Amino acid sequence: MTSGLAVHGLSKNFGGLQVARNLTLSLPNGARTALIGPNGAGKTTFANLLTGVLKPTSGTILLNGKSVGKMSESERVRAGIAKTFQITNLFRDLTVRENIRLPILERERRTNKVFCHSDGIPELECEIFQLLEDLALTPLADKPVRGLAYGQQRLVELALTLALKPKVLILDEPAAGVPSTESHLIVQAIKRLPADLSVLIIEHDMQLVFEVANRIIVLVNGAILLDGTPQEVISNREVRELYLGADHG
Ligand SMILES: Nc1ncnc2c1ncn2[C@@H]1O[C@H](COP(=O)(O)OP(=O)(O)OP(=O)(O)O)[C@@H](O)[C@H]1O
Repeated sequence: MTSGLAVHGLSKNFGGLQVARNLTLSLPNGARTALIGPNGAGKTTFANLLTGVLKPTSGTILLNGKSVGKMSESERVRAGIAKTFQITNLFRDLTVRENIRLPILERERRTNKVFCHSDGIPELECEIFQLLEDLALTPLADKPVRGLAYGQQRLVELALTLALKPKVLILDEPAAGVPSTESHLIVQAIKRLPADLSVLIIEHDMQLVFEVANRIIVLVNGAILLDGTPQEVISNREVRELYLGADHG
């Protein structure tokens, strides 16, 4: 049995347009994999196939050896495949701590406690404390989300997703919109993610990719052009010409 996510022969057509072409790859536990490629290469489509937003035309997806093909989006989240929340899903008037509490209560099916402080559930408060610590959000814990810098809000998104205790975490453009002065917050947070988590990072910011990924998959026209180490990607002429530009490497 393969530990982590295993994708075999995954294809997706939109009418006559083939957006995922016979993709076969594995995302083992502990992997830090970046998925890169030009606009329209099919990266978001691939993420949507993993999370169940889209159904594949053909192919299989196994999580720890078990097919997730028939699972709904929410069943896949419960099974351990999670994509980062979007900032638009944060409750802007609630504090960081209150925002993080919500998915934990949801996960524990204790949403009847949403309007109480869960001081009565010490193990959950402990978990919130730990997430705040892991993401360096403790100093902001009791501030409303609306007052935070954009990069900090993206960390809260990440905390909410981690609260679901995923086995596979999909980060869809974690640095998008984050000013360069705050992007180090995202890099540090990714570096501090649990070691056994399989992380798939879809990102255009190549500096971030090279800082956090130990494997890079290059997708072009829905197919894998190259699946290798950052060094292999930098030194591949076709990748450089297609995507990175001649000045890299
Ligand atoms: N629901 C849809 N119906 C039809 N075509 C779609 C649909 N979703 C995506 N596409 C097409 O599939 C192709 C791949 O899109 P996708 O968003 O997956 O690419 P991407 O690599 O994530 O691009 P970007 O980097 O710009 O976000 C594009 O040509 C897009 O227009």
